[in-house]
Amino acid sequence: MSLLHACKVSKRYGGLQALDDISFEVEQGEIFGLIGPNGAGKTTLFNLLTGSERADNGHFTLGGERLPAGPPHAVARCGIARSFQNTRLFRELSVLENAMVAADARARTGLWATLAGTRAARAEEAACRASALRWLDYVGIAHLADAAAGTLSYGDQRRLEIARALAGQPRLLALDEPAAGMNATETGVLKRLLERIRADGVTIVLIEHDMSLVMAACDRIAVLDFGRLIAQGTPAAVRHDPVVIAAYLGGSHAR
Ligand SMILES: Nc1ncnc2c1ncn2[C@@H]1O[C@H](COP(=O)(O)OP(=O)(O)OP(=O)(O)O)[C@@H](O)[C@H]1O
Repeated sequence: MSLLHACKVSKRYGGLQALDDISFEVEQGEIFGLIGPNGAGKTTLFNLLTGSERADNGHFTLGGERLPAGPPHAVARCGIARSFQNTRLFRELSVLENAMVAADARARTGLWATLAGTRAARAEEAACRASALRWLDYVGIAHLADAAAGTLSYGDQRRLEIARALAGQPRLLALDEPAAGMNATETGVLKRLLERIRADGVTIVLIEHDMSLVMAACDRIAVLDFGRLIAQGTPAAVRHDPVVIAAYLGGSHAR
């Protein structure tokens, strides 16, 4: 069953067609890779999907319901969470506090109750702390709860970002280059984490340049080049597609 449907999505920046009439479907429970050379339009697609920018044409549906074009918190409420290419952590705050900020977005108590320190607010803070710790444990960094987020290794910062995204209890997790800057060991740990997240019922869309991770972790892959969808299919099919090979070899930006 398809969970996410991108329907004829286009985006232009001045004279540049960043995305041109893009349509694809992501099945419930898939790890779906979105690849392509630098500047192909991958992050733009995430920006449109998650409501931080608006498409010129087209739209997305999640579970058959049309997603709002924005703002991001309205899209998040529909069940989509995102991590960013450059982590957006509060570097001075502790790892636990970073996770609590995300878990707190789901809390119900109002600001005045929190400031007044009411019993309900205290109970909610305790629940929020416990929830944040559970997500840190889930991604394997609970032992770093008291460290300042800015002191974490790159791989651990990425895992904290994923914990923060999961705290919103999404149906679909959109990850923008989660393996960037990771060594092979960290990438292996990340792959197992992605598989666990999927096993727990969260569908994943993954932008990634690390082809060994993409090929090993993804069920299907869509390939963008200069804003167009040039191929989609299984990793084995995409890997041998001459159009894809030409796009990667032909661009001055191929990695
Ligand atoms: N706000 C913007 N204004 C103008 N051009 C933009 C803007 N955002 C992206 N672009 C351009 O749109 C194209 C697609 O960019 P995008 O960041 O989506 O590519 P990408 O596939 O994510 O690349 P990378 O792998 O390098 O992150 C690029 O040519 C980029 O320069």
